[in-house]
Amino acid sequence: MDTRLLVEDFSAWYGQTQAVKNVTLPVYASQVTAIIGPSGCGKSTFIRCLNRLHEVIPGTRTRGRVLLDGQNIYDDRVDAAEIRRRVGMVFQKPNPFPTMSIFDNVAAGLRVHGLPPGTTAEEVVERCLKMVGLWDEVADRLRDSGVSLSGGQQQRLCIARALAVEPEVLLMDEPCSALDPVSTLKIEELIKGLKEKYTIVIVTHNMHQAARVADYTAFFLNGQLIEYGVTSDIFTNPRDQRTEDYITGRFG
Ligand SMILES: Nc1ncnc2c1ncn2[C@@H]1O[C@H](COP(=O)(O)OP(=O)(O)OP(=O)(O)O)[C@@H](O)[C@H]1O
Repeated sequence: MDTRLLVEDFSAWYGQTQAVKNVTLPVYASQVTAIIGPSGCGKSTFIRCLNRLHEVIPGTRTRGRVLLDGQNIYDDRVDAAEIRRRVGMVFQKPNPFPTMSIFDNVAAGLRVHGLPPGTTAEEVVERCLKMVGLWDEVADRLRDSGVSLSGGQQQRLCIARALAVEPEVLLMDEPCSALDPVSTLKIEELIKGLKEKYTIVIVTHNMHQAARVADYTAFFLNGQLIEYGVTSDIFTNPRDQRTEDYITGRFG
């Protein structure tokens, strides 16, 4: 299996607080990798390091390497904006640009990164809205505000926005935690469909969700990677007592 991202001995800090501790982890191409663990264990910090978003917070620092297709994204010569195009992100709370229409929300990144050669913004917007299963619901009101949609639709809009700039990797930080069960199921089905084309890393509080959508699962505790493996192994046959205690609900 191809390794899309390889995290090597990676640590991250907020001031003196070390939130990620010496993590080494592969992320395989066209697979879904879930990051699980109790609140405060460093899940969000970790995935924000995978597209250099951690460093936008003042006072933070990192150490270690993250190889994207073999290239260290933390090399001095690397353009962080280009990394954030190649490694897109979807957040916990749907965050469409509030003053923009549905169309402009999806097209927003194209203004920064440019249109793929030989395409129009209309084509890209339609293709991405179809990919997230939103086209039929919004085709006749593309000029309406993005925030006029339901929460679940807004989250799919944000995924379409991330896909418009043709990323290789999609990071999802608890993408369903603000959604109802039906919208959650739609996003989970979407994730399963998208993984053919994209590599997905999802942070989730919900172990059932990890079991449903992820091929690989990484369990974090206190900033450390405790255990990583094929999802079914992590849930049915964990090697570490702490993983077992967490997945059986003894803490967290
Ligand atoms: N902006 C920040 N400034 C200072 N410390 C922070 C900041 N964000 C997170 N931390 C600290 O870093 C550690 C890891 O937090 P992080 O948000 O990555 O954990 P998490 O596993 O994603 O938690 P949750 O599941 O509650 O979102 C915690 O100790 C947290 O208090």
